[in-house]
Amino acid sequence: MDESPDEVRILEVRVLAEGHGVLRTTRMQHRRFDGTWQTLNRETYDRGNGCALLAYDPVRGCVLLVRQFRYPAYVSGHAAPLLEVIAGLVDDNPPDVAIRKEAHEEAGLTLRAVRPVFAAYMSPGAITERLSFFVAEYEASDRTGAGGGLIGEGEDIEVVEIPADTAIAMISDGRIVDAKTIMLLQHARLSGLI
Ligand SMILES: Nc1nc2c(ncn2[C@@H]2O[C@H](COP(=O)(O)OP(=O)(O)O[C@H]3O[C@H](CO)[C@@H](O)[C@H](O)[C@@H]3O)[C@@H](O)[C@H]2O)c(=O)[nH]1
Ligand SMILES: [Mg+2]
Repeated sequence: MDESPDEVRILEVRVLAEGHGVLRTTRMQHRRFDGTWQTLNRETYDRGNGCALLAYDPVRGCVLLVRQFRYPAYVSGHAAPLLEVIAGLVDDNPPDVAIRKEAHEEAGLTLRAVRPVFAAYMSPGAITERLSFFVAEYEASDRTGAGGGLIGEGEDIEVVEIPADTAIAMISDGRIVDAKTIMLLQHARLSGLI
């Protein structure tokens, strides 16, 4: 449910840093549940919205994931490359168009039918990103390109196919630690897709 604009009054927005994303601080008044007004300062990091997709092969019983080095995870204690579902920023595209582009760039995958499953704010206290989640069946012959990501953007991506049962087990034993990947694998298992 969207909050009524009457609940929030923006007083001042300041850009603290403008790089790959934009870090802003906003001074605002917010009406509390009891009706009184409170003045708040809140920082937001805006990198745009994103899309993520679990590709699964029901015949071979596997899922297709990508491995890549993630510096923010590295500085937070996870040195190994992260195993993730295909994902990226939507830029100016609708999420269903953006996810097809990402699937091709990252995994060399030409997707057929793509199904939206849910959307989520992944870190709503600080990051503005709304992530749109998808699932898609694929088969070996849909891997029409090499994938690997865009070298110009510094991407270095390895494509891996993993048995679905193994991928689920890797959540429990800590080998999969990426939230969007855990969410999509658990969704697929709960829905009987994998
Ligand atoms: N120059 C520069 N390049 C960056 C920076 N951060 C990322 N990049 C490059 O920009 C690429 C963007 O690739 P995408 O596939 O579009 O995004 P992503 O990194 O996979 O992930 C983003 O989308 C996910 C889902 O939407 C998000 O979950 C994730 O947090 C992130 O925002 C990255 O792979 C990386 O090479 C940065 O600070 N500076
Ligand atoms: Mg990506």
